[in-house]
Amino acid sequence: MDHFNYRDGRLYAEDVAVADIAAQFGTPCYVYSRATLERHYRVFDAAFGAHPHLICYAVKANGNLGVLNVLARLGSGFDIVSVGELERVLAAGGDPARVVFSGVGKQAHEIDRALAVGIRCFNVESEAELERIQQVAERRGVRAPVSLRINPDVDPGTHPYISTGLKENKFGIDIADAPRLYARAARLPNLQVTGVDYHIGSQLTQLAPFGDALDRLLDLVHRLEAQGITIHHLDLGGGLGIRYRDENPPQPSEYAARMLERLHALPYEILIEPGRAIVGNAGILLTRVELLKLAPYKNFAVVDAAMNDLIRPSLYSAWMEIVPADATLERELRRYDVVGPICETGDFLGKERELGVVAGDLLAVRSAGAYGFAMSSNYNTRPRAAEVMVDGARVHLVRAREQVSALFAGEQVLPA
Ligand SMILES: Cc1ncc(COP(=O)(O)O)c(C=O)c1O
Ligand SMILES: N[C@@H](CCCC[NH3+])C(=O)O
Repeated sequence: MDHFNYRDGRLYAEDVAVADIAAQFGTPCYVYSRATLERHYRVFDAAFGAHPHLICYAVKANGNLGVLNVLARLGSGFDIVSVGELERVLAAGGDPARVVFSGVGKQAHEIDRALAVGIRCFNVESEAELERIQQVAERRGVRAPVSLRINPDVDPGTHPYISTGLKENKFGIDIADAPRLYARAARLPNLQVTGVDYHIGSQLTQLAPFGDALDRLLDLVHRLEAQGITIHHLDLGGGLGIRYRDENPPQPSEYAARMLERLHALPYEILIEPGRAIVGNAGILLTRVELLKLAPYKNFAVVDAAMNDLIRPSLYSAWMEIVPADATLERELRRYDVVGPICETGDFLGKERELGVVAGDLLAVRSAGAYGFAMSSNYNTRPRAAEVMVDGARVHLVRAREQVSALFAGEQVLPA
Protein backbone atom coordinates (compact mmCIF):
# COMPACT_ATOMS: atom_id res chain seq x y z
CA MET A 1 0.00 0.00 0.00
CA ASP A 2 1.23 3.45 -0.76
CA HIS A 3 -0.01 6.98 -0.24
CA PHE A 4 -0.64 7.90 -3.89
CA ASN A 5 -4.39 7.61 -4.28
CA TYR A 6 -7.24 9.19 -6.20
CA ARG A 7 -9.67 11.50 -4.43
CA ASP A 8 -12.67 12.37 -6.59
CA GLY A 9 -10.68 11.39 -9.65
CA ARG A 10 -7.61 13.47 -8.84
CA LEU A 11 -4.32 11.89 -7.90
CA TYR A 12 -2.91 12.82 -4.50
CA ALA A 13 0.41 12.30 -2.80
CA GLU A 14 -0.66 11.95 0.82
CA ASP A 15 -2.82 15.09 1.29
CA VAL A 16 -1.53 17.08 -1.66
CA ALA A 17 -2.94 17.01 -5.19
CA VAL A 18 -0.07 16.14 -7.53
CA ALA A 19 -1.35 18.78 -9.97
CA ASP A 20 -0.52 21.41 -7.35
CA ILE A 21 2.99 19.99 -6.98
CA ALA A 22 3.51 20.14 -10.75
CA ALA A 23 2.21 23.70 -10.84
CA GLN A 24 4.60 24.77 -8.10
CA PHE A 25 7.76 22.83 -8.99
CA GLY A 26 7.34 22.08 -12.69
CA THR A 27 7.85 18.77 -14.48
CA PRO A 28 9.46 16.30 -14.69
CA CYS A 29 9.36 15.98 -10.94
CA TYR A 30 9.87 13.05 -8.59
CA VAL A 31 7.45 13.00 -5.68
CA TYR A 32 8.12 10.91 -2.57
CA SER A 33 5.80 10.13 0.31
CA ARG A 34 7.31 10.25 3.76
CA ALA A 35 4.48 8.20 5.25
CA THR A 36 5.06 5.42 2.71
CA LEU A 37 8.79 5.36 3.36
CA GLU A 38 8.25 5.17 7.09
CA ARG A 39 5.61 2.52 6.74
CA HIS A 40 7.84 0.30 4.62
CA TYR A 41 10.76 0.65 7.01
CA ARG A 42 8.57 -0.20 9.99
CA VAL A 43 7.06 -3.22 8.25
CA PHE A 44 10.55 -4.69 7.78
CA ASP A 45 11.56 -3.78 11.29
CA ALA A 46 8.46 -5.38 12.81
CA ALA A 47 8.86 -8.46 10.60
CA PHE A 48 12.12 -9.40 12.34
CA GLY A 49 10.55 -8.74 15.73
CA ALA A 50 12.72 -9.36 18.76
CA HIS A 51 15.48 -11.15 16.87
CA PRO A 52 18.55 -8.87 16.84
CA HIS A 53 18.56 -7.22 13.45
CA LEU A 54 19.64 -4.14 11.52
CA ILE A 55 18.01 -2.83 8.38
CA CYS A 56 20.69 -1.35 6.12
CA TYR A 57 18.71 0.49 3.46
CA ALA A 58 20.50 0.24 0.07
CA VAL A 59 21.38 3.84 -0.72
CA LYS A 60 21.81 3.13 -4.43
CA ALA A 61 18.06 2.73 -4.84
CA ASN A 62 17.50 6.37 -3.91
CA GLY A 63 20.18 8.42 -2.22
CA ASN A 64 18.35 11.72 -1.89
CA LEU A 65 19.30 13.31 1.42
CA GLY A 66 15.65 13.82 2.29
CA VAL A 67 14.97 10.11 1.84
CA LEU A 68 18.06 9.09 3.81
CA ASN A 69 17.20 11.52 6.58
CA VAL A 70 13.68 10.13 7.01
CA LEU A 71 15.16 6.64 7.36
CA ALA A 72 18.04 7.73 9.60
CA ARG A 73 15.53 9.25 12.02
CA LEU A 74 13.91 5.83 12.32
CA GLY A 75 17.26 4.27 13.24
CA SER A 76 17.98 2.74 9.85
CA GLY A 77 21.42 1.55 8.84
CA PHE A 78 22.67 1.90 5.28
CA ASP A 79 24.28 -0.26 2.62
CA ILE A 80 26.66 1.80 0.50
CA VAL A 81 28.75 1.05 -2.59
CA SER A 82 30.93 4.15 -2.84
CA VAL A 83 32.46 6.88 -0.73
CA GLY A 84 29.99 9.22 -2.41
CA GLU A 85 27.12 7.27 -0.89
CA LEU A 86 28.92 7.33 2.45
CA GLU A 87 29.15 11.13 2.33
CA ARG A 88 25.43 11.28 1.53
CA VAL A 89 24.60 9.14 4.54
CA LEU A 90 26.71 11.33 6.81
CA ALA A 91 25.25 14.53 5.35
CA ALA A 92 21.76 13.17 5.96
CA GLY A 93 22.44 12.43 9.63
CA GLY A 94 23.01 8.68 9.26
CA ASP A 95 25.06 6.79 11.83
CA PRO A 96 28.35 5.48 10.34
CA ALA A 97 28.35 2.67 12.89
CA ARG A 98 25.29 1.33 11.03
CA VAL A 99 26.85 1.42 7.57
CA VAL A 100 27.94 -1.64 5.58
CA PHE A 101 30.08 -1.14 2.50
CA SER A 102 29.44 -3.44 -0.50
CA GLY A 103 30.77 -3.39 -4.08
CA VAL A 104 33.41 -5.16 -6.15
CA GLY A 105 35.81 -2.27 -6.69
CA LYS A 106 36.36 -0.34 -3.46
CA GLN A 107 39.30 2.02 -3.86
CA ALA A 108 41.95 2.57 -1.18
CA HIS A 109 40.81 6.15 -0.50
CA GLU A 110 37.22 4.92 -0.08
CA ILE A 111 38.29 2.24 2.37
CA ASP A 112 40.36 4.80 4.24
CA ARG A 113 37.46 7.22 4.60
CA ALA A 114 35.15 4.42 5.73
CA LEU A 115 37.68 3.41 8.41
CA ALA A 116 38.08 7.04 9.48
CA VAL A 117 34.37 7.43 10.17
CA GLY A 118 34.05 3.96 11.71
CA ILE A 119 31.63 2.03 9.55
CA ARG A 120 30.06 -1.18 10.77
CA CYS A 121 31.52 -3.59 8.23
CA PHE A 122 33.06 -4.09 4.80
CA ASN A 123 31.36 -6.68 2.62
CA VAL A 124 34.45 -8.03 0.89
CA GLU A 125 34.02 -9.34 -2.65
CA SER A 126 37.46 -10.80 -3.52
CA GLU A 127 40.80 -11.93 -2.16
CA ALA A 128 42.51 -8.88 -3.70
CA GLU A 129 40.13 -6.62 -1.82
CA LEU A 130 40.84 -8.45 1.44
CA GLU A 131 44.54 -7.68 0.99
CA ARG A 132 43.77 -4.08 0.13
CA ILE A 133 41.65 -3.52 3.22
CA GLN A 134 44.38 -5.12 5.34
CA GLN A 135 46.93 -2.65 3.90
CA VAL A 136 44.78 0.43 4.39
CA ALA A 137 43.83 -0.60 7.93
CA GLU A 138 47.46 -1.30 8.77
CA ARG A 139 48.47 2.19 7.62
CA ARG A 140 45.78 3.62 9.88
CA GLY A 141 46.73 1.34 12.73
CA VAL A 142 43.20 -0.04 13.13
CA ARG A 143 41.36 -3.33 12.64
CA ALA A 144 38.82 -3.29 9.84
CA PRO A 145 35.59 -5.24 10.44
CA VAL A 146 34.99 -7.58 7.50
CA SER A 147 32.38 -9.95 6.25
CA LEU A 148 32.89 -11.92 3.04
CA ARG A 149 30.23 -11.62 0.39
CA ILE A 150 29.56 -15.14 -0.75
CA ASN A 151 28.34 -16.03 -4.20
CA PRO A 152 26.01 -18.95 -3.39
CA ASP A 153 25.29 -19.80 -7.05
CA VAL A 154 21.49 -19.63 -6.88
CA ASP A 155 19.24 -18.41 -9.66
CA PRO A 156 17.09 -15.56 -8.34
CA GLY A 157 14.72 -15.84 -11.32
CA THR A 158 14.89 -12.17 -12.22
CA HIS A 159 16.16 -10.07 -15.12
CA PRO A 160 19.70 -11.23 -16.08
CA TYR A 161 21.12 -7.72 -15.65
CA ILE A 162 20.09 -7.69 -11.99
CA SER A 163 20.96 -11.29 -11.03
CA THR A 164 24.02 -11.19 -8.81
CA GLY A 165 24.31 -14.56 -7.08
CA LEU A 166 25.14 -16.86 -10.00
CA LYS A 167 28.69 -18.10 -10.29
CA GLU A 168 29.15 -16.38 -13.66
CA ASN A 169 28.27 -13.00 -12.07
CA LYS A 170 31.07 -10.66 -11.00
CA PHE A 171 29.80 -10.44 -7.43
CA GLY A 172 30.99 -12.20 -4.32
CA ILE A 173 33.38 -15.01 -3.50
CA ASP A 174 32.83 -18.54 -4.73
CA ILE A 175 31.29 -20.32 -1.77
CA ALA A 176 33.67 -23.26 -2.23
CA ASP A 177 36.64 -20.91 -1.79
CA ALA A 178 35.19 -19.10 1.21
CA PRO A 179 36.65 -21.31 4.01
CA ARG A 180 40.16 -20.70 2.69
CA LEU A 181 39.60 -16.95 2.47
CA TYR A 182 38.06 -16.77 5.93
CA ALA A 183 41.12 -18.57 7.30
CA ARG A 184 43.29 -16.02 5.50
CA ALA A 185 41.23 -13.09 6.85
CA ALA A 186 41.46 -14.47 10.37
CA ARG A 187 45.27 -14.49 10.10
CA LEU A 188 45.57 -10.94 8.80
CA PRO A 189 46.37 -8.74 11.81
CA ASN A 190 44.36 -5.66 10.79
CA LEU A 191 41.15 -7.46 9.95
CA GLN A 192 38.37 -8.53 12.27
CA VAL A 193 36.02 -11.14 10.84
CA THR A 194 32.48 -10.26 11.90
CA GLY A 195 30.02 -11.80 9.49
CA VAL A 196 28.97 -13.52 6.30
CA ASP A 197 27.05 -11.78 3.51
CA TYR A 198 25.21 -12.45 0.27
CA HIS A 199 23.01 -10.49 -2.09
CA ILE A 200 21.59 -12.64 -4.88
CA GLY A 201 19.75 -10.15 -7.05
CA SER A 202 17.02 -7.58 -7.27
CA GLN A 203 13.25 -7.62 -7.86
CA LEU A 204 12.86 -11.21 -6.63
CA THR A 205 9.26 -12.34 -6.56
CA GLN A 206 9.71 -15.80 -5.02
CA LEU A 207 10.91 -16.91 -1.61
CA ALA A 208 12.64 -20.09 -2.77
CA PRO A 209 15.90 -18.49 -3.99
CA PHE A 210 16.27 -16.63 -0.68
CA GLY A 211 15.74 -19.92 1.17
CA ASP A 212 18.27 -21.77 -1.02
CA ALA A 213 20.87 -19.05 -0.53
CA LEU A 214 20.34 -19.08 3.23
CA ASP A 215 20.73 -22.88 3.38
CA ARG A 216 24.06 -22.59 1.60
CA LEU A 217 25.15 -19.74 3.81
CA LEU A 218 24.35 -21.71 6.96
CA ASP A 219 26.29 -24.74 5.72
CA LEU A 220 29.25 -22.43 5.30
CA VAL A 221 28.78 -20.81 8.71
CA HIS A 222 28.78 -24.22 10.41
CA ARG A 223 32.02 -25.07 8.64
CA LEU A 224 33.55 -21.78 9.68
CA GLU A 225 32.56 -22.23 13.29
CA ALA A 226 34.15 -25.70 13.18
CA GLN A 227 37.27 -24.02 11.82
CA GLY A 228 37.31 -21.78 14.91
CA ILE A 229 36.10 -18.65 13.13
CA THR A 230 33.48 -16.75 15.08
CA ILE A 231 30.66 -15.20 13.11
CA HIS A 232 28.60 -12.43 14.68
CA HIS A 233 26.14 -11.43 11.98
CA LEU A 234 24.57 -12.76 8.80
CA ASP A 235 23.86 -10.19 6.10
CA LEU A 236 21.11 -11.48 3.81
CA GLY A 237 21.33 -8.63 1.29
CA GLY A 238 18.34 -7.01 -0.35
CA GLY A 239 16.37 -7.98 -3.40
CA LEU A 240 12.76 -8.36 -2.31
CA GLY A 241 10.60 -7.32 -5.27
CA ILE A 242 7.61 -5.02 -5.48
CA ARG A 243 4.48 -4.98 -7.59
CA TYR A 244 4.85 -2.91 -10.73
CA ARG A 245 2.05 -4.59 -12.65
CA ASP A 246 0.82 -8.03 -11.69
CA GLU A 247 3.76 -9.46 -9.79
CA ASN A 248 2.94 -11.02 -6.45
CA PRO A 249 6.12 -10.67 -4.44
CA PRO A 250 6.21 -12.01 -0.90
CA GLN A 251 5.44 -9.49 1.84
CA PRO A 252 8.36 -8.48 4.06
CA SER A 253 6.62 -10.39 6.87
CA GLU A 254 6.57 -13.59 4.79
CA TYR A 255 10.18 -13.09 3.79
CA ALA A 256 11.26 -12.51 7.39
CA ALA A 257 9.24 -15.49 8.63
CA ARG A 258 10.96 -17.75 6.09
CA MET A 259 14.38 -16.49 7.14
CA LEU A 260 13.58 -16.73 10.85
CA GLU A 261 12.41 -20.35 10.49
CA ARG A 262 16.06 -21.17 10.03
CA LEU A 263 17.61 -18.41 12.10
CA HIS A 264 15.50 -17.76 15.17
CA ALA A 265 17.32 -20.28 17.34
CA LEU A 266 20.77 -19.24 16.17
CA PRO A 267 22.84 -16.57 17.90
CA TYR A 268 23.46 -14.39 14.86
CA GLU A 269 22.36 -10.81 14.36
CA ILE A 270 20.57 -10.47 11.01
CA LEU A 271 21.39 -7.64 8.63
CA ILE A 272 19.29 -6.97 5.54
CA GLU A 273 19.85 -4.49 2.72
CA PRO A 274 16.46 -3.72 1.13
CA GLY A 275 16.35 -0.87 -1.37
CA ARG A 276 13.47 -1.19 -3.79
CA ALA A 277 11.03 -2.67 -1.26
CA ILE A 278 11.45 0.41 0.94
CA VAL A 279 11.47 3.21 -1.60
CA GLY A 280 10.05 1.83 -4.89
CA ASN A 281 6.41 2.43 -4.15
CA ALA A 282 7.19 5.52 -2.10
CA GLY A 283 7.75 7.59 -5.24
CA ILE A 284 6.16 8.65 -8.51
CA LEU A 285 7.45 10.63 -11.47
CA LEU A 286 5.26 13.49 -12.72
CA THR A 287 5.54 14.34 -16.38
CA ARG A 288 3.53 16.58 -18.70
CA VAL A 289 2.39 15.72 -22.20
CA GLU A 290 4.17 18.05 -24.60
CA LEU A 291 2.33 17.02 -27.73
CA LEU A 292 0.59 14.15 -29.43
CA LYS A 293 1.86 12.65 -32.65
CA LEU A 294 -0.94 10.70 -34.25
CA ALA A 295 -0.33 8.43 -37.19
CA PRO A 296 -2.37 5.66 -38.78
CA TYR A 297 0.07 2.96 -37.64
CA LYS A 298 1.22 4.37 -34.29
CA ASN A 299 0.34 7.12 -31.82
CA PHE A 300 2.95 8.79 -29.70
CA ALA A 301 2.40 10.85 -26.59
CA VAL A 302 5.58 12.89 -26.31
CA VAL A 303 6.14 13.81 -22.66
CA ASP A 304 8.71 15.99 -20.94
CA ALA A 305 10.35 13.13 -19.00
CA ALA A 306 12.72 10.83 -20.85
CA MET A 307 15.07 7.89 -20.46
CA ASN A 308 17.59 10.22 -18.80
CA ASP A 309 15.05 10.76 -16.01
CA LEU A 310 13.86 7.16 -15.76
CA ILE A 311 15.89 4.52 -17.55
CA ARG A 312 14.28 1.33 -16.26
CA PRO A 313 11.88 0.89 -19.22
CA SER A 314 14.72 1.38 -21.73
CA LEU A 315 17.34 -0.64 -19.88
CA TYR A 316 15.36 -3.64 -18.65
CA SER A 317 12.19 -3.34 -20.73
CA ALA A 318 10.62 -2.73 -17.33
CA TRP A 319 6.87 -2.11 -17.32
CA MET A 320 5.88 0.86 -15.18
CA GLU A 321 2.32 2.04 -14.74
CA ILE A 322 1.43 5.40 -16.29
CA VAL A 323 -1.73 7.10 -15.04
CA PRO A 324 -3.41 10.47 -15.51
CA ALA A 325 -3.17 12.99 -12.69
CA ASP A 326 -6.80 13.91 -13.34
CA ALA A 327 -9.05 11.03 -14.30
CA THR A 328 -12.16 13.22 -14.50
CA LEU A 329 -11.19 14.91 -17.77
CA GLU A 330 -13.19 13.95 -20.87
CA ARG A 331 -10.67 12.52 -23.27
CA GLU A 332 -10.68 10.26 -26.28
CA LEU A 333 -8.98 6.97 -25.46
CA ARG A 334 -6.19 5.89 -27.78
CA ARG A 335 -3.25 3.51 -27.67
CA TYR A 336 0.03 5.37 -27.29
CA ASP A 337 3.72 4.82 -26.95
CA VAL A 338 4.67 7.27 -24.22
CA VAL A 339 8.04 8.63 -25.30
CA GLY A 340 10.50 11.30 -24.24
CA PRO A 341 12.27 13.95 -26.32
CA ILE A 342 15.64 12.13 -26.41
CA CYS A 343 17.17 11.10 -29.72
CA GLU A 344 17.09 7.36 -29.11
CA THR A 345 14.49 4.89 -30.29
CA GLY A 346 14.87 3.26 -26.89
CA ASP A 347 13.63 6.43 -25.21
CA PHE A 348 10.23 5.42 -23.93
CA LEU A 349 8.46 5.24 -20.60
CA GLY A 350 5.75 2.89 -21.76
CA LYS A 351 4.55 1.20 -24.92
CA GLU A 352 1.06 0.47 -26.20
CA ARG A 353 -0.71 2.24 -23.34
CA GLU A 354 -4.41 2.96 -23.46
CA LEU A 355 -4.67 6.60 -22.40
CA GLY A 356 -6.95 9.59 -22.79
CA VAL A 357 -4.67 12.60 -23.05
CA VAL A 358 -4.20 15.91 -24.81
CA ALA A 359 -1.17 18.19 -24.88
CA GLY A 360 -0.61 19.80 -21.51
CA ASP A 361 -2.09 16.94 -19.45
CA LEU A 362 -0.21 15.69 -16.44
CA LEU A 363 0.75 12.02 -16.08
CA ALA A 364 2.31 10.07 -13.25
CA VAL A 365 4.62 7.08 -13.57
CA ARG A 366 4.02 4.95 -10.51
CA SER A 367 6.52 2.90 -8.47
CA ALA A 368 9.33 5.19 -9.57
CA GLY A 369 10.94 5.78 -6.16
CA ALA A 370 13.68 3.16 -6.60
CA TYR A 371 16.33 3.33 -9.32
CA GLY A 372 14.50 6.29 -10.84
CA PHE A 373 16.25 9.55 -10.05
CA ALA A 374 19.22 7.52 -8.78
CA MET A 375 19.96 6.28 -12.30
CA SER A 376 19.16 9.53 -14.07
CA SER A 377 21.68 11.33 -16.25
CA ASN A 378 22.16 14.54 -18.20
CA TYR A 379 22.06 12.87 -21.62
CA ASN A 380 21.05 15.39 -24.31
CA THR A 381 22.07 18.10 -21.80
CA ARG A 382 18.84 17.68 -19.94
CA PRO A 383 18.85 19.07 -16.40
CA ARG A 384 17.84 16.44 -13.91
CA ALA A 385 14.35 16.62 -12.44
CA ALA A 386 13.27 18.27 -9.22
CA GLU A 387 12.55 15.98 -6.27
CA VAL A 388 10.00 16.72 -3.57
CA MET A 389 8.97 14.95 -0.38
CA VAL A 390 5.37 15.13 0.70
CA ASP A 391 4.67 14.90 4.42
CA GLY A 392 0.94 15.04 5.07
CA ALA A 393 -0.20 18.36 3.65
CA ARG A 394 3.32 19.76 3.37
CA VAL A 395 5.64 19.58 0.37
CA HIS A 396 9.40 19.93 0.76
CA LEU A 397 11.70 20.47 -2.17
CA VAL A 398 14.45 17.94 -1.45
CA ARG A 399 16.40 18.57 -4.65
CA ALA A 400 16.04 21.61 -6.87
CA ARG A 401 15.73 21.09 -10.60
CA GLU A 402 19.16 21.40 -12.17
CA GLN A 403 20.00 24.52 -14.18
CA VAL A 404 21.44 24.12 -17.67
CA SER A 405 24.36 26.43 -16.82
CA ALA A 406 25.38 24.08 -13.99
CA LEU A 407 25.61 21.19 -16.43
CA PHE A 408 28.66 22.61 -18.17
CA ALA A 409 30.00 24.75 -15.34
CA GLY A 410 33.11 22.56 -14.98
CA GLU A 411 33.91 22.61 -18.71
CA GLN A 412 36.31 24.90 -20.58
CA VAL A 413 36.90 25.98 -24.15
CA LEU A 414 40.48 25.69 -25.42
CA PRO A 415 42.82 28.66 -24.92
CA ALA A 416 42.99 31.14 -27.84
C1 LIG B 1 24.85 -5.38 -2.38
C2 LIG B 1 23.46 -4.93 -2.59
N1 LIG B 1 22.65 -4.84 -1.53
C3 LIG B 1 21.37 -4.41 -1.66
C4 LIG B 1 20.85 -4.08 -2.89
C5 LIG B 1 19.43 -3.62 -2.93
O1 LIG B 1 18.66 -4.40 -3.74
P1 LIG B 1 17.08 -4.17 -3.82
O2 LIG B 1 16.86 -2.77 -4.22
O3 LIG B 1 16.67 -5.12 -4.85
O4 LIG B 1 16.53 -4.48 -2.48
C6 LIG B 1 21.64 -4.21 -4.03
C7 LIG B 1 21.09 -3.97 -5.39
O5 LIG B 1 20.58 -4.92 -5.98
C8 LIG B 1 22.99 -4.62 -3.87
O6 LIG B 1 23.79 -4.70 -4.92
N1 LIG C 1 18.71 -0.74 -11.17
C1 LIG C 1 17.94 -1.96 -11.11
C2 LIG C 1 18.24 -2.74 -9.90
C3 LIG C 1 19.68 -3.03 -9.76
C4 LIG C 1 20.03 -3.23 -8.37
C5 LIG C 1 21.42 -2.85 -8.12
N2 LIG C 1 22.13 -3.79 -7.30
C6 LIG C 1 16.49 -1.68 -11.32
O1 LIG C 1 16.09 -0.62 -11.59
O2 LIG C 1 15.68 -2.56 -11.28
